[in-house]
Amino acid sequence: MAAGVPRIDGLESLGNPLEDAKRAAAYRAVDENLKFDEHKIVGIGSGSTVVYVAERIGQYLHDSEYSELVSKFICIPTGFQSRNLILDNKLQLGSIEQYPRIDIAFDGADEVDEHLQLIKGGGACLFQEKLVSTSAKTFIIVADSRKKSPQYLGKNWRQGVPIEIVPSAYVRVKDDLLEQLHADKVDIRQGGSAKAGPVVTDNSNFIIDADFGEIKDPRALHTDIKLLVGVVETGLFIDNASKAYFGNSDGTVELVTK
Ligand SMILES: O=C[C@H](O)[C@H](O)[C@H](O)COP(=O)(O)O
Repeated sequence: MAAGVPRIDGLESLGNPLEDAKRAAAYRAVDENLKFDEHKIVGIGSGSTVVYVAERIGQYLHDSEYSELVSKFICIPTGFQSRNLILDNKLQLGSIEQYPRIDIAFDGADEVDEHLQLIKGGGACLFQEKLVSTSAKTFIIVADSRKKSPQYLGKNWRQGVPIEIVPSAYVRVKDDLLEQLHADKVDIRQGGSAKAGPVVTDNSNFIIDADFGEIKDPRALHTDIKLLVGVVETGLFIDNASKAYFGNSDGTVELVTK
């Protein structure tokens, strides 16, 4: 390990077991997958786990051995929060329009099954996340171990599949999800105490959370939802991730590969 980059095995606890787990997964994922002389365009996802991915890459920026290469990395965000993570860690920001081919992308997930199919969008960032992750040659998931599904998607993540929709279509999509696709429950995501009315995404759309119980065939469900008029994208990420790092609070990490 280069001087200036903290060793993973010597890290002090953050005083919060869940944060320790997220950091362990993210740091391991960066250390084992980011190839400094090969990867130039790096996707940075959204959520609370990927914060530690940006932090780790930022640590390499301050190390003399890697500094020059890392300062040339172009980081592609998946939304407003992600953009700020890139800037806060003094990394170089680029856009997907400028760099539509990404070498490697890192992101969190809400649930991951054994085939590395994912539910994402718990933080309402799914459309840009899917744009970035499907534009990446390699897509790596970082998560704490709660995100690992015992079998089918929908088992641990009970909030429903996040679906980004065009606002004017919300009644129609809601009806179609219930009547045509037999969702058990469909909610327009609300801002809660932070905002009266629905959550508005970084793309000025709404999010629907549609509960289908345990999802035995995520690809088929994704396709069916995607065909509804008004749907922009679903939070089912199919055959996209190649590795998932699941962190535990003791600093150990489980790696699942395809
Ligand atoms: O919309 C949000 C994203 O899909 C996040 O990557 C996902 O919700 C996981 O977030 P976290 O790392 O905070 O659990």
